[in-house]
Amino acid sequence: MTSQDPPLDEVAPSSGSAGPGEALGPAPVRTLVMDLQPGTGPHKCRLLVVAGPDAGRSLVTDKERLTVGAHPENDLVLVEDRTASRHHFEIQFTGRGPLLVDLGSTNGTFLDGRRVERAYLSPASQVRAGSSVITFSPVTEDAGLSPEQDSKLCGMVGQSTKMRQIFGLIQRIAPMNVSVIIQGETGTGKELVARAIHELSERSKGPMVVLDCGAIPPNLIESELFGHEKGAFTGAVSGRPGAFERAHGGTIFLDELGELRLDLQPKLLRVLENREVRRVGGNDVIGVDCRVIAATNRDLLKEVASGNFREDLYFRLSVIHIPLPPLRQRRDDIPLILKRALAEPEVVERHGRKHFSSEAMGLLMAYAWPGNVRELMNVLSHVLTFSDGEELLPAHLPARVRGQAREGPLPFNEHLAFKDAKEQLLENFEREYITSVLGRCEGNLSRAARESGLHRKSIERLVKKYQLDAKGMKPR
Ligand SMILES: Nc1ncnc2c1ncn2[C@@H]1O[C@H](COP(=O)(O)OP(=O)(O)OP(=O)(O)O)[C@@H](O)[C@H]1O
Repeated sequence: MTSQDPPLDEVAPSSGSAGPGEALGPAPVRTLVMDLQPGTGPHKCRLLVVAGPDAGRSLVTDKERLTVGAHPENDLVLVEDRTASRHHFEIQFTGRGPLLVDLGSTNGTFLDGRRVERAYLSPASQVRAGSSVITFSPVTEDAGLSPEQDSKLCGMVGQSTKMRQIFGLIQRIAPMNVSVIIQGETGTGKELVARAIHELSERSKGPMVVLDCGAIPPNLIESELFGHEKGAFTGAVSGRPGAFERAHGGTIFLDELGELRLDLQPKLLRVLENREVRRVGGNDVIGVDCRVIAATNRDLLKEVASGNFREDLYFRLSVIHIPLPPLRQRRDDIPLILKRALAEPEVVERHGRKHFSSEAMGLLMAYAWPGNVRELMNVLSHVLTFSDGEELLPAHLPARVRGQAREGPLPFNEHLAFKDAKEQLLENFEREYITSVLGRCEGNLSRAARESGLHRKSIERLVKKYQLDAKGMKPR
């Protein structure tokens, strides 16, 4: 990791209230032994009380043995829970993984709903002591998570420490069948990560169904998720399975989960808990077996705090939390991504062998990439379209990458009154800005809203005001 890189603090299985098995489907055996580098010394883990009178209390520790109970001597003290024993249970980090041991408690210790005396914990485990439910999650720090040597994984390219750590994490968690939340700005590769997890899992032969919660009209999202029966609403001329049904035996990828309406969130939670769906307008209950991977560009914990996202749904889904860093925080990936893209057989066949001059590469490395890897790819297409020779030069780059977008005098009409000139200038700016951001986002209004920081409604208003054809927008 380079010195200016902020720490990769959440590349780790995170707290989650995983239900049995976590993926939708028959509960898998919960004796999974964590690959926590057995025998390599202390292990950092987090305990979070997710239910009961002490909910919200948490502990992050790297002790090899930690205890939980009502007595103040415990590492995690259940202060308010009168039904917890003084010394209720402990977790020992053994050579085989984290071992949960009941300490002769009065009411027993329950692991994922089953009373246990000794049992190994998995990353998503839920332990109940008294009326407290506690999630266990290992915290793998930078130093502990060895960066994979490979600079590519399932179509993803990256040589930065951060990306290689993420490749390592993907390989570790793919077979685990647990829910995953991928968080990152637009264009950082969240869908690619989801695809990699699917491909490297035992579900790879099953379908991967992608549902963009932000792109579906609000009145259709329920039927898109759960399906509908014929006649369920106007226009439902035939029955149709929803995304969950179609993902049976595979993976469902819920893109832009943060955009999911609050009133639909309990319905989604119910599907995750019961592993069954009921189509809109239908009575039958249909069992579904699929792994859930969700992506968001929002900080969902902040959304939870502000009441826009349900906490129970967040904890249900966020068993593993993968934060994808923006490209500007892993600039050392830029040359490799470009090199690999230029070496693609269809690119070579179409454009011949090309490479960037060092000046052009310098500009590419200096640019902020608000649209991340997607924008980088769009810039590459632009460059390939406008260059003839083998060497790709600064002149071939779009003005914004050359840092010239803001150069030159302001194009106002000095013959107009100040107020009118200002209005005209502002309108020109608005039209140019919206056209540019929509082009970069290929006409996707939600994405354009996120990239610009404007509300989607404001984008819609501007599209209407300037009569822009958002659907036909292409990167410029
Ligand atoms: N590490 C990478 N290596 C190569 N290509 C990448 C990488 N990351 C992203 N891309 C490419 O960038 C584009 C955007 O990726 P992707 O759709 O996965 O991003 P996203 O984060 O899901 O975007 P959004 O939030 O807008 O849905 C795709 O063309 C993808 O192939």
